[in-house]
Amino acid sequence: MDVLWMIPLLLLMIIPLLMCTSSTFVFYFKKFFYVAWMMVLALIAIPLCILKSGGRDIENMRIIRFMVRHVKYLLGLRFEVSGWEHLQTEGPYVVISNHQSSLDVLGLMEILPDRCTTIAKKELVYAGTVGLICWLGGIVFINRKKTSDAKSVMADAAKTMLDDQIRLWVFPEGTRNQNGDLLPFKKGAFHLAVQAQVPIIPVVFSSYSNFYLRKEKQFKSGVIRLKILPKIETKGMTSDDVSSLSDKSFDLMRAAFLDISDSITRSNGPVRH
Ligand SMILES: CCCCCCCCCCCCCCCC(=O)SCCNC(=O)CCNC(=O)[C@H](O)C(C)(C)COP(=O)(O)OP(=O)(O)OC[C@H]1O[C@@H](n2cnc3c(N)ncnc32)[C@H](O)[C@@H]1OP(=O)(O)O
Ligand SMILES: CCCCCCCC/C=C\CCCCCCCC(=O)OC[C@@H](O)COP(=O)(O)O
Repeated sequence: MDVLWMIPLLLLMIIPLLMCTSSTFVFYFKKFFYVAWMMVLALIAIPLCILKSGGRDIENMRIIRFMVRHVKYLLGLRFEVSGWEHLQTEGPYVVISNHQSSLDVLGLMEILPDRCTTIAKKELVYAGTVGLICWLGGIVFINRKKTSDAKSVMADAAKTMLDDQIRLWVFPEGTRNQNGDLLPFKKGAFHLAVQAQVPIIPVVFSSYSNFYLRKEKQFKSGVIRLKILPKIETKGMTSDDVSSLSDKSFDLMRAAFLDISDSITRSNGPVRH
């Protein structure tokens, strides 16, 4: 029994020591802590959401947003947001942003407008308590391997957006990417906006390469710039305009990404390609 009590005590001494001496330990510790803490937060949020809304409801995103807001401090991250005024748009719209890591959830919750949920890969629904909280928050799950299924889910989503006055956040790169640039955009987000005839609001996260390096196993403290760009109207557009709309959005976001990342990385070495 006495020995058992010593274990947490020993851990309390060893963990800070390792945190000070090994950046690889910090990397794994922060990653593990992030996932574990989000799981715990989701576990707490589940009954709150069920009590408030009785089940799957976009209003649950308010609870989820509130619960996640402090996590940045625990990981030593800070957000610098610009362009808040562009989110002051009435009614439904599609938010599009670049996608570097699951850490993007922190930035998303930093600026998530009311009545806004996201589109996510269907595998996320199996992620334990996080999966359940995503479902309760009204997240729209798509099967990326079956384009026809994904298209029909998104066509339904376009209708729901208008019927229920909902905003949707889509990651048009379609996967996580940390190559120091944006991946070519998939078309779903743009079809969605055109079908619903709602504006697109592009949001850009600066490169994480000044604090989070997967290959080098580094996860330092850092600043993330979040730039909200002016909305792009889609009124009157048809599916024929989707490609040019996607290209235009890509060019605007890429320029903003290089701009805000450059001003961070200039003092921390170049963006990695
Ligand atoms: C309290 C504790 C909290 C805990 C914590 C909570 C966390 C709470 C936040 C969670 C946050 C999660 C974040 C998850 C983030 C991800 O899961 S990212 C991955 C999932 N998301 C996406 O993939 C979205 C982007 N992908 C797309 O939009 C893709 O277009 C689709 C719909 C999947 C289709 O993919 P695809 O077939 O590979 O790609 P694509 O080349 O775009 O399309 C092929 C053809 O179909 C056409 N097409 C595409 N879409 C359509 C459409 N909708 N209609 C008609 N035609 C279409 C295209 O135009 C194209 O035709 P052509 O132009 O070549 O003739
Ligand atoms: C039963 C246990 C399963 C454990 C799974 C752990 C789940 C993660 C838990 C906590 C992290 C909180 C944030 C969750 C939301 C992150 C969603 C995300 O970033 O999904 C990746 C997806 O965008 C693209 O996937 P790929 O890059 O194509 O792959």
